[in-house]
Amino acid sequence: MPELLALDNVSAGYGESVVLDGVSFALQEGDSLALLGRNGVGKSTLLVTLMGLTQVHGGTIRWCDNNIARVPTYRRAHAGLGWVPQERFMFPSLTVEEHLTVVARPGPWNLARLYEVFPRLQERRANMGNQLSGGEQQMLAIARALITNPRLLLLDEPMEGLAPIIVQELMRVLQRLISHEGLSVIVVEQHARLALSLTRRAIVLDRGRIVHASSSQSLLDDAQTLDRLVAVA
Ligand SMILES: Nc1ncnc2c1ncn2[C@@H]1O[C@H](COP(=O)(O)OP(=O)(O)OP(=O)(O)O)[C@@H](O)[C@H]1O
Repeated sequence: MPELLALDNVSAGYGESVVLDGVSFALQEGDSLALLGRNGVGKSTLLVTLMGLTQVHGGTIRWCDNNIARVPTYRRAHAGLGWVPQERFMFPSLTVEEHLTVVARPGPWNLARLYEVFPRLQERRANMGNQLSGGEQQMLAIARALITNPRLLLLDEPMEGLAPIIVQELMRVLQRLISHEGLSVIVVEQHARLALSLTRRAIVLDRGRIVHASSSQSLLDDAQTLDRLVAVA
């Protein structure tokens, strides 16, 4: 299968400071990757680097065989990179439905299909962005990325700050998207076991470098290594 995304020796950061140091990995269409590591090791920086929001100091980022290391963010989004940022960024003056319709692009993900996956969003379709619970905001953030019909979805800490029952609900949805719908994803998550149970492969970062790469299942099965690498609470 052709590679969707391939990073080769990527170094990137903010201005002169280098956060990612020689990062290389590849992802095929339909594949799913957990991106793990302790706080501050560069996980979010890797996602924003894929979106073109950092300074790339070296290396190549190939997307569908084109080097996009210098391509602006809006063109990456048009080329099929969908990003769900940690901050969610809801607009208080837009309804749920408007959040979705203003960014919709043609493809298999449309309003009807998203409402079927996220019935809560259909119930809240007329609510404003600031009238939603944290879980509803996260669902809307994911739906808003999906309705752009991305080829790869980047999820930055989707479970952060959510009540356990909402985490369960979101896990069921993500499981469906990844396992049954074959969505390609990279999931950054502090709750390492949740991310590993969703994905096929895993990489662990430490101080901007990849220190572990394996199947998600083998890391799940090796509690000692997992705890050493990510210090799971
Ligand atoms: N906008 C920014 N400008 C300058 N430095 C930043 C910026 N964002 C992050 N950093 C720095 O980059 C390093 C990596 O941060 P990053 O947020 O990528 O880590 P992370 O692994 O996602 O951690 P967390 O789980 O805490 O979000 C940290 O030292 C952080 O202070």
